[in-house]
Amino acid sequence: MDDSSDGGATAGSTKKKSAAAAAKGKATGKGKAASKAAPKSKESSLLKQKSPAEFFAENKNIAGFDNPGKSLYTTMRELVENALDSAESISELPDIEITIEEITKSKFNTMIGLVDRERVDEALYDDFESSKAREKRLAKEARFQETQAKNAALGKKVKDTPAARGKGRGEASFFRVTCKDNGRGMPHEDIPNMFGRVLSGTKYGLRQTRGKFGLGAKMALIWSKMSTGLPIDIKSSMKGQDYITFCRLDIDIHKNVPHIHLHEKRENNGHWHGAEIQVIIEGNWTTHRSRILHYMRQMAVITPYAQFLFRFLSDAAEKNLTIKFARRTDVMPPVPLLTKHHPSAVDLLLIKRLITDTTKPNLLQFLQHEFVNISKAHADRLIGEMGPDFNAKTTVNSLTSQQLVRIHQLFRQAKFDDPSGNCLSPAGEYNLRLGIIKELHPDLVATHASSPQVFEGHPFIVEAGVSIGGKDVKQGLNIFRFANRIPLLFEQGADVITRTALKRINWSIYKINQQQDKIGVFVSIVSTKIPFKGTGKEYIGDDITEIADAVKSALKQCCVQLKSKIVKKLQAREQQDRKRNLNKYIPDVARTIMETLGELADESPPKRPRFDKEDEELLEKINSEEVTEMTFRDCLTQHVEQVDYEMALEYAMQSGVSEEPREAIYLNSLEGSYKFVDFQSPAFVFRFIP
Ligand SMILES: Nc1ncnc2c1ncn2[C@@H]1O[C@H](COP(=O)(O)OP(=O)(O)OP(=O)(O)O)[C@@H](O)[C@H]1O
Repeated sequence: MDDSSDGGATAGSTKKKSAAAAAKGKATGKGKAASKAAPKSKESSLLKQKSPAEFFAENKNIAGFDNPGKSLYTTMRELVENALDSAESISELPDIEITIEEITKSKFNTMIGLVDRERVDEALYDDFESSKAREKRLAKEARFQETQAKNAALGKKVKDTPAARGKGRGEASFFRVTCKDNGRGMPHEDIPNMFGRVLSGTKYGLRQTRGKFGLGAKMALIWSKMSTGLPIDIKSSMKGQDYITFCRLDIDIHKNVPHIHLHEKRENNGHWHGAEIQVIIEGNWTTHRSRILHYMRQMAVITPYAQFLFRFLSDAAEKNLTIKFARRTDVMPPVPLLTKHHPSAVDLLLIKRLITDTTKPNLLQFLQHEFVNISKAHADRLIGEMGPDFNAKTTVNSLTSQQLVRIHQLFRQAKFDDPSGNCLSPAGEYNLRLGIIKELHPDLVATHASSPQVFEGHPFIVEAGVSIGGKDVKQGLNIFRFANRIPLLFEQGADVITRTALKRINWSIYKINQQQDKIGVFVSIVSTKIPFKGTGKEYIGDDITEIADAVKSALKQCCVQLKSKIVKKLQAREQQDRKRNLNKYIPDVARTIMETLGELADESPPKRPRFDKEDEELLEKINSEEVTEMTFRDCLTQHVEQVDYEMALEYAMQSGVSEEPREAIYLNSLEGSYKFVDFQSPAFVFRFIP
């Protein structure tokens, strides 16, 4: 249709065009002359529409599908996040299996019924290598291997062999990505739209969820359609259903509707509930392997109550990988609650939509029940303030556009209490701390959870953790970002958390060396609306003062806690150093005293006593060897001990008994087995066996 209107500027579109030209003429006041202008009328025929599916297919980078490697990563994370949302929505401890299976080109060709074909004209291909270039490359590889062998023999680090790269795009790699969960499952009838219609989902309400846009799963399908042409497979059953839905579909990009290949019910003998989604896409494991594994590791940190089984399967056995991220706790954060809009956060359109959807007939009830923080008395006062055209009994459907503007204006200017934030479900300091200890094994860790705060009428909570030292932690800042309990791995530089940690915290005043210490910075933000930049959910911009301030304050709180621990450690070390230094000088000092006193004792006794009685006695004892160099050594050692003990005592008195060393301990359960209970701390584990 678009094409025909492009080319055929005559019959069918003439009416439309002249109407448009007339409208334009009216608007600009140029009348007839303008409507005659040929180029303008041609311009209007260029008008086209695009379906949301087409738009996202053409701009897939804004949804995190920039290239094959990133698309593999994003597909996997979209499926995992849906799986977690689903299990948590029914308060089920998530049990999630993710498999990425590499499919060789010939296997892929067999799958789609394409016969493999040998290359005939080699020089036609982008990765063609002349014999001279091949010789050069092989020589280089041999040299590299020689160096590696030498390094290995010397016990030095051995690098991976660099992958031989063609100069062009090279051969595509295909992967089957499967994600299986034990969640809510999906209603049979809704599945085609959930996966085959862009911008459709169940998470548009005002609730803290990982998903929000109704886009992720569809983008995986669009990418599969673009790169392999294959449909998506969905298997799902809801709790108590005696059947499992099997659905295979792809998407009609132009119409933005599902194109169903199979949609049927099969028996559910095992009472299974959950979903299993499978999609075959082009990807790049080599470039995005570490990102995928990082994502899984960080997801395990922020979701210690979930169990993840991650598998990478390939025909090359040495590439195969199975990682189990075991459940570390059975304590799940509370299910986030659906909340209502805050009056300060609604616009005109939203007010109109709420009026269309409401079951409340009059203005008073509408205000009282469709918004948070408007009580009956408050609603009455607001209506009074709106003017004589409004009263409590005004039916909402009769409100004119002007009246809606009045309501909107009042909402913007009136004072409302902030939303309470009890609809949110933060990870919890316990889970955050547990995750940090489990992953980094730090020497010190401090955590802090902010009280709920507000940004544009949406409540948010910031939780932060700062750790010092640990395993596999590089020197400097190691930043871990989470939003609605999703790890954020890309666009680190522009993110509010990174910028705050790098620019707004003066680490040195907390006795933390930003360059040399191994610092772990963890920040998790939850909200009913995370202001992500873009639909790829990769970072939160640094332009929202409320969030930037809350992140800074939470990190500072952690630093304050750490400072007191660091100062204590430093004092203890200084004390040890002082004692060691004093002890080091004892032999020299004892010898010198002994020599001096020995010389005095050797002198013939003077006629008049030079010393008092005590000193004379000492000299006598030196002469009789009752006091020796060893005596001085012993006395000095005892004195150093005594001074050290007194100082330690004084310090303990000053800091008070409550400041005595304390360690946080954690209660963990062992997955699947409840025969005993572990109390864990970084220093020890107590196991209770009933
Ligand atoms: N594993 C699953 N279990 C249950 N429901 C699912 C699952 N995967 C997807 N869904 C349903 O399909 C809908 C669409 O998913 P999709 O990933 O496209 O968007 P979303 O998760 O709502 O938002 P976003 O684009 O921000 O991820 C979801 O809202 C959810 O209702």
